[in-house]
Amino acid sequence: MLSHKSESVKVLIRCRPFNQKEIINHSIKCIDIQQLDNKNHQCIIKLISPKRYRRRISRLFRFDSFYDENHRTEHIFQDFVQSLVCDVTLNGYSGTVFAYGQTGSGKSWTMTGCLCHSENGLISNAIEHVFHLVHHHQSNNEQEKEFTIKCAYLEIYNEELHDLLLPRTSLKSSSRLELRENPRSSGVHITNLTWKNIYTIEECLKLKRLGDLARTMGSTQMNRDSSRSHTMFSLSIQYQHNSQTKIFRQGKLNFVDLAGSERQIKTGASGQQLLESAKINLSLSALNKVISSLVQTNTTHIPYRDSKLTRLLQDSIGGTTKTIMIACISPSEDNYDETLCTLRYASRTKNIRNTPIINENSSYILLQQYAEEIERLRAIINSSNIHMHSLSRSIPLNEVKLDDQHSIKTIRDHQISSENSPIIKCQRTISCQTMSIMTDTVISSTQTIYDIKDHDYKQLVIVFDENQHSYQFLAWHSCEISSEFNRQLKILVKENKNENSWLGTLTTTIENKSLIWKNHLYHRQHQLHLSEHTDSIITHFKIQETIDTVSSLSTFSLVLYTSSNYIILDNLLLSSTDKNQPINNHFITLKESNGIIYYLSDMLYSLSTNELLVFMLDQYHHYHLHHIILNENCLFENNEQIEIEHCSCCLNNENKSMNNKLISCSHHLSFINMSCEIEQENKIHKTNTHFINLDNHSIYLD
Ligand SMILES: Nc1ncnc2c1ncn2[C@@H]1O[C@H](COP(=O)(O)OP(=O)(O)OP(=O)(O)O)[C@@H](O)[C@H]1O
Repeated sequence: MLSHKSESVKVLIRCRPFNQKEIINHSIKCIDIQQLDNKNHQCIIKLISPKRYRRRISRLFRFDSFYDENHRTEHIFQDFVQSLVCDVTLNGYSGTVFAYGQTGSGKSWTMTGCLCHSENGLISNAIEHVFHLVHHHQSNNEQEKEFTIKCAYLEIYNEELHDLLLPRTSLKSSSRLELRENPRSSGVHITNLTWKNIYTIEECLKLKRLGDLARTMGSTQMNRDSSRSHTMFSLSIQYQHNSQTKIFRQGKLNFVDLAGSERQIKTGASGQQLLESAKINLSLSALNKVISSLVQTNTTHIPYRDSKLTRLLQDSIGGTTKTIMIACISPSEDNYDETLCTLRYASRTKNIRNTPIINENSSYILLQQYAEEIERLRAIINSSNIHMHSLSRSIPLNEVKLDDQHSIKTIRDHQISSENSPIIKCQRTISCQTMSIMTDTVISSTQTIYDIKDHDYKQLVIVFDENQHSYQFLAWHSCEISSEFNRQLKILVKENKNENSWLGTLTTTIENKSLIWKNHLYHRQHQLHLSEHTDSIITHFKIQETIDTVSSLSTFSLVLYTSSNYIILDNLLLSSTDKNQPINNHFITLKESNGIIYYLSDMLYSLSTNELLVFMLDQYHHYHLHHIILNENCLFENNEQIEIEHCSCCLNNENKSMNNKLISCSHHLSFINMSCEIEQENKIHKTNTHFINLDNHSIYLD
């Protein structure tokens, strides 16, 4: 680490325009600019107490700059933030920009901007500039330089830290983060915080928007969209020069949008909001104490540990970070007290001196990287434990433990809980086969196969690896397991692409370790005895169609693949005129086309049609299972088109068959958009749009 000279925290004042209420009330302006020295970024502003006060006082404050309603956020960015972004991206400094001010004074407006007013916030300006700088460097023949850009987003809500880039679940506790002291720096370390690698501006903005959606907001009398938490959006830019010198730098840029200080009387807070408000004010007063202690020359103890906020900002205030404070104020006399308070706060902050350092080639950074890597690997090991656990309970067919009630239940329970979606490690999985499954009890000897009721429908998914060496796992979807299940399992078989009819039943038996293939159309039965030998493990099956060129008749065979061989069972004739279509299933495979992001997704509708089971294959060859509940909300985004490898799907609704065809699909990191045409009685009835956010396990239906 190279040490640098100390410098004071830069403090800018931003005064928002009068709001509607203030205009109606003919509010009087209490703030005025006294002197502005653009060259040295120095300004003096005057605050005048309102008439209603017995003594009218004018107070003068000196800051680095002042922005009023005539300025846009872009001006702040160009004057101050742009050079900070440059220092962080190219020189390895850490930088923090934080917005402070009373509720409704324009902090979020400054940080995040407002799409409806085409006002970009500082964060999006900074993201664009980081990418601009990186591209500029890379295109300037500096191939040896390698940049890695990551982002993270968190909030402090009621004195708890939450990861805003984690899937949103009903339980806030699942995203809770811990702060740890960093023994080698003046900052803190946040364990398990999600750092997402980002490759494009759009990707990063999308993650920011996702985080914004997850942020805790509320409506108060002072602000319709009031932030009820403090947030920190961070960008990490790692830079490596692969020449002989092997320079490594890591810059970090934080944007902190503080929740507004607020008075209960003005905001009208009660109940939960009052509690939130108390926590907000408590952490802001802890920040105030830290600032006061830092500027008092005789203080040795700085009370950083008094709140999560002060611990988080420890390195930004009095530490090794280049820091800019944007104090947001209202122009109106009505808010005079709050404005005075903010200006005093800001004025004190201006006296704080930080000692920015370049984070370069330091053993600490390397150690930190190793620590992060260890944490990542630990997470993988943990998830593989789950996988081992689940797999150890999903058993090859020849061992006839398929009907082990406990094992099936274990997998089913995992599936049903969207919060605890299992990650099933499935090396080189390339495809999936779907079948429909029925327990022995459902099909009695007197029932015909078409008597099966909708609610009896079950699905079985078999995943196998590309070399067909092993049976990966069995997954059940919305399956009620009967007690008879222990004895026998029957699997109704149907070809994926052909929804015409059931082809037959596969039955496993415990007693004689056999597999029976029964063709329902011709009442033929084949019995295959499975040996104990592992070679006989059935990896998957396929229905093979052969067309006789002379008679134009299709014949179908059932091909059972084992780990070393395959067995073709007798030809079957499939009736194409069969109108009885008991239940349809569907099978969708989505495959990313440009080779950067690797997701393979298979989706299965449940019977209730408001649930989806999504299978994803990520770049680490982890197979993810997500149980998704559809909700009423509608959100649709246009993303890049991706290749659709295979798709055909059907829904069964009151015994009427509907073909649901996927007509377009796009994919962007964690989103899948699908448009579906529903075909009924040979007519296309409506187009459905599904927006699936894979990270958040949620789906929006149009
Ligand atoms: N510079 C500005 N120009 C125009 N309108 C502004 C500006 N700043 C704020 N506003 C208006 O004030 C409203 C409140 O701003 P904002 O939500 O950013 O406040 P905040 O300080 O983040 O409040 P809270 O602490 O309650 O979250 C905005 O919805 C917007 O209408």
